[in-house]
Amino acid sequence: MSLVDLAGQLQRQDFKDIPIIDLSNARSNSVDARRKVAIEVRNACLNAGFFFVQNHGVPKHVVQGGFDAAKVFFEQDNQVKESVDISKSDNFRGYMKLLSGNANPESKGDLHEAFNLGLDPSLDAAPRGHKTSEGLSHSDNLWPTVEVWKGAASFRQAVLGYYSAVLTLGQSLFPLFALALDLPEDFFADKVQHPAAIMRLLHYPGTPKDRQKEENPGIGAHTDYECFTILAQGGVPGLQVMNRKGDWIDAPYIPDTFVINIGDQFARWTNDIFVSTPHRVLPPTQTRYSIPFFFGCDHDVPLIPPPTCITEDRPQKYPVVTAGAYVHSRLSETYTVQQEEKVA
Ligand SMILES: O=C(O)CCC(=O)C(=O)O
Ligand SMILES: [Fe+2]
Repeated sequence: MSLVDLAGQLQRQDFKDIPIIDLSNARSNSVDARRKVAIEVRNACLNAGFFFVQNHGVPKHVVQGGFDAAKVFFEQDNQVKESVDISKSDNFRGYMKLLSGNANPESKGDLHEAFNLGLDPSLDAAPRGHKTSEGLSHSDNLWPTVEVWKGAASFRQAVLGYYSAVLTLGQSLFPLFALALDLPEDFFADKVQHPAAIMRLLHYPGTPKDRQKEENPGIGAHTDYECFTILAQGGVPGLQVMNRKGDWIDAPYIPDTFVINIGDQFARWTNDIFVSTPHRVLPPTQTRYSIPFFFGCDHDVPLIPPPTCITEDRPQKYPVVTAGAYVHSRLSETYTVQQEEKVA
């Protein structure tokens, strides 16, 4: 069956749970073994748009280091947090306080605080420079200094250690996505050298049930903007995924796994063969940490659907834009909504 026909079939089927995919064989020398993993990835990307990965190669202590760093950062007083406030960045980097974001524009503030960073110049062997006409581009991150916080250096080291390991995991998934799309395994290799990967440390304070309000979700229903998201849940579950009936399915906490979900950039790039599925987090009753890593391709890559994603019956749906311009416009929409709400 052709990829497009299979997509038609799987996109009509509902899902009740999220598949778990073992990535051990993604690193196998046997192409048949790699293909088997890619078939599981393909079924997940065409159906739920979500899957867990286990045996992903990111060491446990690196993940723990990321969560420990998040916990100590969010425990700091406002002076430390404000020293890296997002208002000091022209590129969505830095600290966002509680209720300052709305993943769903209908909400009145999401009940989480965040620290955002992008590909740090110190991790990029050949940085492509700062803002370009493509819109979103690379820039320095906002790091607290040791003058304001004596833990600043170890925070930075742990966060970058996590970022770098998850970046490598993200790059290693592209050959699987390529096989899943019936493309040569190296199809994406030259398109993910300087990825537009934004990572966020998220802290959802515990909120007793009787104080929860619908207009303040943990993170409101939304889809992600980039190719895919690699999410670590720090022990307390909370993520929910919408199935086709409109029911919310729990994405449980499964130790030593990441949740991967397709974002809008990949859906657009693949002519909606891959599905980008709405998800949310309700306010948890216990303190919750999570670390989403949004993996986009290089900013200057035009999102031209690969030939396997187009047929006579399924012509190209969207005009071609570059990846950077696309993500920048989506981020700007979200941020404009917030600014208008502040003024109102
Ligand atoms: O915290 C989570 O589990 C999900 C976060 C999320 O969906 C996002 O940041 O886009
Ligand atoms: Fe998300």
